Amino acid sequence: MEGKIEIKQSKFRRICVFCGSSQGKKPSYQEAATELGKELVSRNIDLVYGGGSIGLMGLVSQAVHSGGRHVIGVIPKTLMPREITGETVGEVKAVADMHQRKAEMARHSDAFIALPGGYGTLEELLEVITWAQLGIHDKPDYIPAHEGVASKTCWEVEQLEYSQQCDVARR
Ligand SMILES: C/C(=C\CNc1ncnc2c1ncn2[C@@H]1O[C@H](COP(=O)(O)O)[C@@H](O)[C@H]1O)CO
Repeated sequence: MEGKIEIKQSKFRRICVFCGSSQGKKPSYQEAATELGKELVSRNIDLVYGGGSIGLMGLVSQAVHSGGRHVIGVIPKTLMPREITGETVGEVKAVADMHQRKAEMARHSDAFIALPGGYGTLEELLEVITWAQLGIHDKPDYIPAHEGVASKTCWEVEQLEYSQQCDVARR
């Protein structure tokens, strides 16, 4: 119907996104970060992330915040000078250390998505996968393909809702 806005519904209320604290080597990574943020907005999903204003983290959080969804950034006090160099958006939760950061990010989220990143992203992702293996949580986690990630992100998020294949912890 003309003038009617389509709202895609999701079973997830809040998704934690792990991604790089740098912009990455390919422009497609930055495009994917912004596109994922917009996709979350279109599905009325709030964001949980590492709280920084830099790199892909900053781009995802800006896209979600600009789209009017809630953003929770969880960051250790000691990392603030390093990972917050500009404006943060949404709610910033200061925590004592990295362990508390990861626990809080997991506690506030219904699912996890990892975009391109470095060792930190990999560490965060592997931790939630291993927690799932151990039965500490049963929240799905998913890694969109790195190549072509920008064009595929919409489809990938949709798959996350329907397909167990996308739950890497159970592959
Ligand atoms: C220090 C501890 C564990 C090992 N390291 C990390 N654990 C969790 N998160 C981390 C770790 N190192 C960096 N990070 C964060 O990941 C984000 C992305 O970093 P990337 O390297 O650019 O991918 C960033 O916010 C880092 O702070 C104790 O448990």
